[in-house]
Amino acid sequence: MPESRAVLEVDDVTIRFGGLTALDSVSFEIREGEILGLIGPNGAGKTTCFNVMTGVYQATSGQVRFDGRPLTKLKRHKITQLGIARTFQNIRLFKSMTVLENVMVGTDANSKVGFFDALFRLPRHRRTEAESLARAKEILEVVGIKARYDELASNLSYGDQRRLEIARAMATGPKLLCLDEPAAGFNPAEKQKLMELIRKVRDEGYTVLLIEHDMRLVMGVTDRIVVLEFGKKIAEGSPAEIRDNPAVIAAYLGVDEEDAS
Ligand SMILES: Nc1ncnc2c1ncn2[C@@H]1O[C@H](COP(=O)(O)OP(=O)(O)OP(=O)(O)O)[C@@H](O)[C@H]1O
Repeated sequence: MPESRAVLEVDDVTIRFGGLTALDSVSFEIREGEILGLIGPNGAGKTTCFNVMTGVYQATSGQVRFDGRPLTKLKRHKITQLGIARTFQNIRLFKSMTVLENVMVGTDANSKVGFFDALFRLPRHRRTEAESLARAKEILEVVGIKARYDELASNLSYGDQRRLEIARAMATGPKLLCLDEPAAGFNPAEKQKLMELIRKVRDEGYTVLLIEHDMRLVMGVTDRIVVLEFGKKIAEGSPAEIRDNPAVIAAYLGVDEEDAS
């Protein structure tokens, strides 16, 4: 099968915070339609990498390109408009809004309707509102919480709140969906369901970047994995290749590479 094109390219990116090099000449790409896992021990630089892709941090040197376009100096909302959406390690929902309203915030963020269309409720706005509503319900169906659309977000179980976060990110119509530790706090049964959901989301046509500590989940759901340690990329490959890679084993066990092999 031919390799699909790169949606996002991290090209020789270095990020320094004072004397600390959080990312050190890191390069990799995320290909259209794949689920890419980004893993590494605590402090390896995963979140920093995520933040540079979503406009929270600027690279000290190097470049991130999305659809061939440099993200350097773009504001976060601009990056969302370009098609990168993310969820957060700590859930950030509008707790006093309903489930459906939370998702509609995402579809509205992506709406092309202008201020005057909305103000005077011009036909274009009404049509778009109906489309947003239909799309929001479709997405809730995909993540499995459509029946609860009218509940307040705060009334959902922890697991369903995580699903809603994913739904809200999907609603912006992203070309790349970044999930930051979506399984945090999940029990094994919930993790299993999450794996199914991530696959389903990909099958809906999304490209997915997954940062996750749970190895079983990462190994079970990703197509490729990039491994960071102390800010450097130490390995890249299929789950099977990564599982058997001595440098990765050493990084996780905290022993020298020679000792691990
Ligand atoms: N804003 C910042 N200012 C200073 N240092 C930072 C900042 N953000 C991250 N770091 C440092 O950069 C390094 C990489 O951190 P990062 O959070 O990216 O790692 P991580 O792989 O996501 O870790 P974890 O798995 O624990 O979340 C760490 O040493 C961290 O302390």
